[in-house]
Amino acid sequence: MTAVTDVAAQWEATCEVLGGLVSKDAYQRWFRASRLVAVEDSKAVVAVPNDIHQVWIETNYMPELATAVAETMEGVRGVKLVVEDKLPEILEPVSDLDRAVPARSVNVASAAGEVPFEKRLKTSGLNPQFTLDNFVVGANSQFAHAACEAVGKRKGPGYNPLFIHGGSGLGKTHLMQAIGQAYLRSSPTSRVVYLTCEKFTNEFIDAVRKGDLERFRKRYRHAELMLIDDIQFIGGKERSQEEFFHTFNSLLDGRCQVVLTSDRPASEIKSLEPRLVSRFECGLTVEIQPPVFETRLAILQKKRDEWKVKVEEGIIRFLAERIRSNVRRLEGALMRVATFASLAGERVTEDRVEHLLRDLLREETGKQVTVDSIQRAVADHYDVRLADMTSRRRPASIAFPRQIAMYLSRTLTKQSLMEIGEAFGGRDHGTVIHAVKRITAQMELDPSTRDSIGVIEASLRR
Ligand SMILES: Nc1ncnc2c1ncn2[C@@H]1O[C@H](COP(=O)(O)OP(=O)(O)OP(=O)(O)O)[C@@H](O)[C@H]1O
Repeated sequence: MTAVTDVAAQWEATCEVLGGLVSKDAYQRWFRASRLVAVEDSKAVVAVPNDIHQVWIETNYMPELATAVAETMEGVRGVKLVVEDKLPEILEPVSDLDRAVPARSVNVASAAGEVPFEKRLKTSGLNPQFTLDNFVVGANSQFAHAACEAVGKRKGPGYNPLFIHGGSGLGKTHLMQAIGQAYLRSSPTSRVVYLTCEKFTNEFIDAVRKGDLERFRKRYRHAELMLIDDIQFIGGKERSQEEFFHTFNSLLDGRCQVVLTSDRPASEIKSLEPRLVSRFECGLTVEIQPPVFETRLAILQKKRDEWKVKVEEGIIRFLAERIRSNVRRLEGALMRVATFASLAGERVTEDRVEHLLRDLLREETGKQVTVDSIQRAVADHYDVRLADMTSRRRPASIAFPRQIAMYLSRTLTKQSLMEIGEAFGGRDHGTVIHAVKRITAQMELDPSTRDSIGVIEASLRR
């Protein structure tokens, strides 16, 4: 992650453009308290005050924000929103890991006495929100949770390495971070390091480039607990695997506990050296599976209480029934519904939720909606030629359906503004933004536009 040097000036320029794209009210309400913190993977990392801002901006203003960023920040494509409290320590390097002090020689008295626990968590790369206690255990995760508890609380035999695998959004990072936190609680002076595999490989490449491998090695070879997230990303990266193999051996030789997560079993990671596969499998492997209905319900109820949001029990059950594959999606759905309820001030019905979460719900059912299928469905509905979706013709009887198709492409697919413009006869992203705004406004004013869009969406899902 690169810290932007003159962030304030850069952000001011972006906000100036943004101010021209959204209403004054919207700007004041949603963007005034945001700030640019860094650029990561060609994306602007923008901090917002809380989850509500994050969800609201993501749902309603992402195209405008992305356009303002693209116009004012060279080489930056896209935006990542991060809630202030959850900001990783991007602007504050993990300074005390740089000192090559062997883990077991840390001065216990001074370290434990002087450094607050929160600070220790941060230095280790841990997020205080992920604890063993606030992880809802179900049959899908019972074994994984028990293993993590044993490692975190240092009970039982050393499961080394502990390898946790399972699908996306099922709680692997949560459990891994919870191990780190439990470990630090039981032994506050221990050297705990959490990092993603991507960070490991990037730092390794950087160290090779700068001829500074020694420092890199010292940084990671003296941990007592090493937590590496998303290890599957090391697949196919030969030199990083070589380095990781040595790091791994030296950590295990030095009796460091290693925990790894992956979205698949070690043996299924593509282009992973056999010696690493067997190293990863030589400890304990645990799997997290998707939760069943009762567990999904319990997770939602817990999140509702934690976030102190008001969502009726019937809607919670509706979400638990409909969103089955991914806990992150469950959380996102709950947050969206709660945000809507608090801002709209009206009772949230199942129909409302169905509309509000249509993208999420569609992903759950797995039906693929493409720009092409949208263009066909819209042309069919309005009885215009498919060729008119891409033509330059402008009579309202053609321009309006075309704008509806752009609006649906924006809301129902993951295509960028540019890709959508391109698919509509090489139009630019501004035309797509204009279409989205116009149709959104029209839907507010005109029930028949809303109905037509509902009918087209239903036809796309069949
Ligand atoms: N059983 C659970 N109880 C409470 N919260 C959970 C549970 N499972 C997942 N979550 C929450 O769901 C979100 C996603 O979890 P997490 O990031 O740990 O998933 P992951 O498996 O690491 O996903 P990925 O592979 O995409 O990185 C987090 O906010 C986490 O707190």
